[in-house]
Amino acid sequence: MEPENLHTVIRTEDLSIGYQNNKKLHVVATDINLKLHEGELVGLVGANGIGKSTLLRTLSRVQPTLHGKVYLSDKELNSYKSLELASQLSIVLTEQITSKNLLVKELVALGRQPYTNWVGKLTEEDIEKVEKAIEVTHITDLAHKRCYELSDGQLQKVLIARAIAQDTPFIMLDEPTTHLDIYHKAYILKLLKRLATETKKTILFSTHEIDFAIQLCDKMIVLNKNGFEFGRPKELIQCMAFSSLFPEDLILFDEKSRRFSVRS
Ligand SMILES: Nc1ncnc2c1ncn2[C@@H]1O[C@H](COP(=O)(O)OP(=O)(O)OP(=O)(O)O)[C@@H](O)[C@H]1O
Repeated sequence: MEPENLHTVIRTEDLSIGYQNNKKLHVVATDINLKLHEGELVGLVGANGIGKSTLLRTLSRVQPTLHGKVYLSDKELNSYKSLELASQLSIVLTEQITSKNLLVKELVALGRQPYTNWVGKLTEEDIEKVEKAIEVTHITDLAHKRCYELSDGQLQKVLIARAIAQDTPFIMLDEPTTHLDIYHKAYILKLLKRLATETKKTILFSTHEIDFAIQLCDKMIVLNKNGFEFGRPKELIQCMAFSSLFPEDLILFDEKSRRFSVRS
């Protein structure tokens, strides 16, 4: 049971996601009914090609819904003006950025765009938020490098810093830890957890790090061929949601250790 006073940040109603290309319809998933609350860290997992990025792109209005509705803070997502939307949600996608000539500090500062005036002048508060985002993502030593000089993992941390600087109530990240070493995977996920708890942000991220997500997330969305399961990790383990994620010929989910292991 959810405490009744928890604010619902994003809600979907009979949502269908997918693509319409040259009049051809490719439905990725249907009947998605979800409710995410303030302060929740939510992990989105599922096999390759199942629809994680498609769901994140749809929830952030990067691509249109096929059917159904998305509500952000009780207002329909489609009714937001761009700038207003950018002050409510931020998204870190996996695709390459176009502004690689920028200094790291400048790219992080772009997160403040929804709040700056038309000349883009940063206020003291903006500068403070940019510096704080740089500090908490451990990229202080990169701040004066150009983005094209960064490794994939470094760039990933910079893009996360930009989303933190944007300081929106809802943050979505598509595979934020892919290029990171195991220490920084754990560091970034714990940082997201802390952000959600301490600042009451709702953070939804897709990941293949199922073990880490089970340990850290308040809730998880498990996408599979038959639809999706949504709940607390403990509940999802009980209803065997992870065991049915992959064919069992190679890997098995062990409920006790809450991990996948290679079948011997
Ligand atoms: N632009 C597109 N047009 C048509 N189909 C697409 C497009 N982009 C992705 N798809 C298809 O939609 C389905 C879901 O893809 P999506 O990228 O959402 O999966 P994913 O769960 O994020 O996968 P991964 O774990 O491999 O990143 C796949 O079948 C994919 O081929």
